[in-house]
Amino acid sequence: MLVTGNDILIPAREGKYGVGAFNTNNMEITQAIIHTAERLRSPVIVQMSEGAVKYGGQDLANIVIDIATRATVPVALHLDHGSSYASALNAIKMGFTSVMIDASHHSFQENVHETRRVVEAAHAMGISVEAEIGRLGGVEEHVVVDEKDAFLTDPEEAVAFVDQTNVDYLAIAIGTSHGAYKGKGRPYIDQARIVRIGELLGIPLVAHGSSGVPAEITQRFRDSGGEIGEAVGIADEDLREACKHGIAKVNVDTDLRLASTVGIREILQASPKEFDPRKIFGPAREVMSKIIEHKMGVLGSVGKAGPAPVQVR
Ligand SMILES: O=C(CO)COP(=O)(O)O
Ligand SMILES: O=C[C@H](O)COP(=O)(O)O
Ligand SMILES: [Zn+2]
Ligand SMILES: [Zn+2]
Repeated sequence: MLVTGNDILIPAREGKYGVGAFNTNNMEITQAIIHTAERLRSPVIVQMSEGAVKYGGQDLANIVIDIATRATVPVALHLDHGSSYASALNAIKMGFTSVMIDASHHSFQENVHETRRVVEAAHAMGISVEAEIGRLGGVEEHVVVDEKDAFLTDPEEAVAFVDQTNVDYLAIAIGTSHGAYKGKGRPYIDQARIVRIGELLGIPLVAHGSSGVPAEITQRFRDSGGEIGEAVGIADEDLREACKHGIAKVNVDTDLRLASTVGIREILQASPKEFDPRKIFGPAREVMSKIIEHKMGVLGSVGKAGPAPVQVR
């Protein structure tokens, strides 16, 4: 069923588990996300970036909405990193049930101003809103506290931001970063900061940049002819811990990009005569499904959608 972000994230926050928010760009990615959620009885968020809106537009949004509507687990369609009021409202017009307004690179006051405008309009239409405060980007473990404070989310500022905007869920900078290169060794996650913000704020918190970049996948990427450097993601244990203290929405894009490319590379390499698209995109969908299944296990969302309804006809 298609629901709002709040419908999924408020129970997650209360139940101390995380829900994966996976980026989609085509039918196979969307199927991998929602069909895996259905199989594991997990709520899930499917998100489209502005790039995905440009690439797939209403066609892609309709694929998500259709599969979500027929699913028996809660699914939300979310705009990832909306950059303006117009972009957020356009997504709502397209049928999105959750939107992000990301004005985190502006001043605090401007971020408040932009977020508030979106919240007012979205709430009038029953749609929930995510905003962001702080600067995303990896942190080295040895960096002194003062330096961390410069870009990681300040707990007091987060409280003031939520008070002034009435936003539904908040993305915080805690050490995660976008992409396949999140640092050297195990990326440092500021768990104490999550705990503090989680104590001060009752709303669901959002972790961007949460791909795990599993070594098995990067190795298969290399083995099938791909080129990738010292790719590192967020450790499962760090995400599990974060979800106990308020992180309820966990954003994952890079892992599905890697998984789909690995699936395609392996089949093209193993079967040079193959040109049936179903035999090429199908295996990619399988590799993505395994990654999604693993992530849902780590976050603790498996089974949280309740038992499957009994089919009567
Ligand atoms: O935060 C993300 C989308 O908003 C995706 O993060 P990853 O690059 O770690 O997958
Ligand atoms: O956080 C950003 C997501 O990974 C989406 O990336 P994109 O804008 O290339 O679609
Ligand atoms: Zn951002
Ligand atoms: Zn992001």
